[in-house]
Amino acid sequence: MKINVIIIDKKGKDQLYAPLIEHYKKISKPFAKVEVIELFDKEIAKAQDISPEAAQRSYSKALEKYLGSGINIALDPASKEVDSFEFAKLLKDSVTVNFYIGGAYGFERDFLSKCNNAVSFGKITLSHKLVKVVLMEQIFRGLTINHNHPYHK
Ligand SMILES: C[S@@+](CC[C@H](N)C(=O)[O-])C[C@H]1O[C@@H](n2cnc3c(N)ncnc32)[C@H](O)[C@@H]1O
Repeated sequence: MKINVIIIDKKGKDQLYAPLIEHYKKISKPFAKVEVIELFDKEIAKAQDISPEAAQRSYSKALEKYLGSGINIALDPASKEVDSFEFAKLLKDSVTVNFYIGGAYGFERDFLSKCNNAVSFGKITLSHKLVKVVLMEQIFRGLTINHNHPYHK
């Protein structure tokens, strides 16, 4: 199984979160190959200086090329809240799952409508970097639930 975490963020390993990301990638390996894909370019930087709408459009443009294969799930605070067991079900029976984390201005409605699903980790707004860490832990938790591994107990 392949799981892609696709995020609007500058490339590069930050000291704070990178060790945790690597940790969850490593412990998930027996169940799935988890890859993090960071997307950021001059167009996004410029659009963020213009308006929230322009920023969202630039995120959609960068992210849409990944929608073609697999199941696509956006992380969106305003969408349906799921518990870890519901989240685990999203990973079941799929060869490829793509998760999307937006930039500072969130997603366009149009991008959300092109995804198979959109889920929330609660009503609070988390930074995209923190969402990435929480998502990595929930992916590992979900995989252990689906494989009846004791971690999730
Ligand atoms: C700084 S937040 C964007 C905030 C923006 N106002 C919005 O409503 O989406 C950046 C990204 O982190 C993710 N995110 C933040 N909080 C979240 C939550 N509680 N549940 C799910 N995703 C969240 C989303 O992918 C969001 O696009």
